[in-house]
Amino acid sequence: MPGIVFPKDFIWGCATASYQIEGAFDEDGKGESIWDRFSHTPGKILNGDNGDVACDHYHRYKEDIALMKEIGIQSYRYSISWPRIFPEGKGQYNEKGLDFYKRLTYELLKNGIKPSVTLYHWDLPQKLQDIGGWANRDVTDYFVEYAGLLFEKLGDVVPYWITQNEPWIVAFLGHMMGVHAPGIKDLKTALEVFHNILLSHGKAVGAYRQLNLPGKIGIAPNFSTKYPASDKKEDIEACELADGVLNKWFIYPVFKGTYPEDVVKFYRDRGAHFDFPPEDMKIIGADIDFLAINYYTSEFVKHHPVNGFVEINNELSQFEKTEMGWIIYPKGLYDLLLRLDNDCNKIDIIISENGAAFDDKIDENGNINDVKRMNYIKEHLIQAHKAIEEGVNLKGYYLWSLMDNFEWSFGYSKKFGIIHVNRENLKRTIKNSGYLYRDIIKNNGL
Ligand SMILES: N=[N+]=NCCCCNC(=O)[C@@H]1[C@H]2[C@H](O)[C@@H](O)[C@H](O)[C@@H](CO)[C@@H]12
Repeated sequence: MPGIVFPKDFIWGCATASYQIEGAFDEDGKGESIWDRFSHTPGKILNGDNGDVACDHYHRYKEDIALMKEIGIQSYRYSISWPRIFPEGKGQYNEKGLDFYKRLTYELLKNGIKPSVTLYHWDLPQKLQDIGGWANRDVTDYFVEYAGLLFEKLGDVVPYWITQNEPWIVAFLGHMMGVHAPGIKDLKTALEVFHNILLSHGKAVGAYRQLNLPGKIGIAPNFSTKYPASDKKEDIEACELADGVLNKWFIYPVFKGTYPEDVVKFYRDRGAHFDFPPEDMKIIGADIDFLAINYYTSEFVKHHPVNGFVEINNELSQFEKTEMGWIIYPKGLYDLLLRLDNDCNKIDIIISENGAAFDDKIDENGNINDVKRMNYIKEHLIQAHKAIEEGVNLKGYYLWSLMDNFEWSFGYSKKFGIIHVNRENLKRTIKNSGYLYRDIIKNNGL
């Protein structure tokens, strides 16, 4: 592979999320989150796992930052647990909870690592769920109160802010499929949740702008590139619909001020009447400084007589798959980047999550030679670099994830880390993929 060199100011990072790594679920005044409630509900999480202890990052953050430094990570994307700051979701804030994130943030800065803070990565205060959660429009204002406190306390030292992580997953896995917290199964609720999360994002961006802070603010949707399973007209139309349901459903409101008509009709035909106040769309379309994208895989799509489309990756044996059952399709990242460059007015883009779960083996010397993950990382970076050469303003890459952690409904069974975490004693071990990433960062390329 000829030497691939990224732009000199390209940002090399790693990403995690509060509920997945922190533990200390009820320590120092933290309130209950919807993921505490969900994971404590029998039958929701594989093996009955929960985030009560997770990776104990709450107590081990200095050790973890030392490992980031050893790998040479330049920026660390972490999320703040809303119920650690506001145990009741609003009102009086918890000084001890805020203090943890101050200590974490200043320890990063002391080690020359740029903080990238995600305000919401799924752990809503349970007290807010008790009043309807994201389906309750008032929660968008409580989100602004929460965001505003963090902008005030950390805004002068945190250079990158991400308002919301994956609105689509929160809305549809949490409120239509019911496989994520809070476990609701209702399409209309899912659509209201998606809209209110975008509305909360736009309101928070507005609040951030008012404070004239030195940093940059964006949002982190999840995208998958969709490909028709054949060149039959019905499959091409089905693919267009699948792309609308996932990708256009985010791009249109945030960048075009409206929801995509074909998808609105798709939902109306399924009994979910969908319209929102036009003034919301102006708030949702607030100018952002960057688009953070989470990319893992792509889907092949064919026509379905009832549902309109069906994704058929499970039938495709020609692609290698990760432990999540997702096909490994690096070109999907390239195609996505070119598409977003075109659809989102050449906005600065960072890859805020990319990575893979594999069944890592520990050898007799305690080393983890996770070759599949190393190949996944290299192949996706090659595609990212190709996109940059095509003129895409790709500014950074955050690998998911720094360490093996709580993988939502799969518990600890799926491992995405470049650092292994022993579930018995929580000992950290850098995998070969972590050493590969160290070399990539050192060389600013492959
Ligand atoms: N079929 N299929 N499709 C792939 C769809 C991927 C959707 N899941 C994500 O993006 C989640 C994101 C989350 O931020 C993080 O908290 C999760 O740990 C990672 C890994 O799961 C990813």
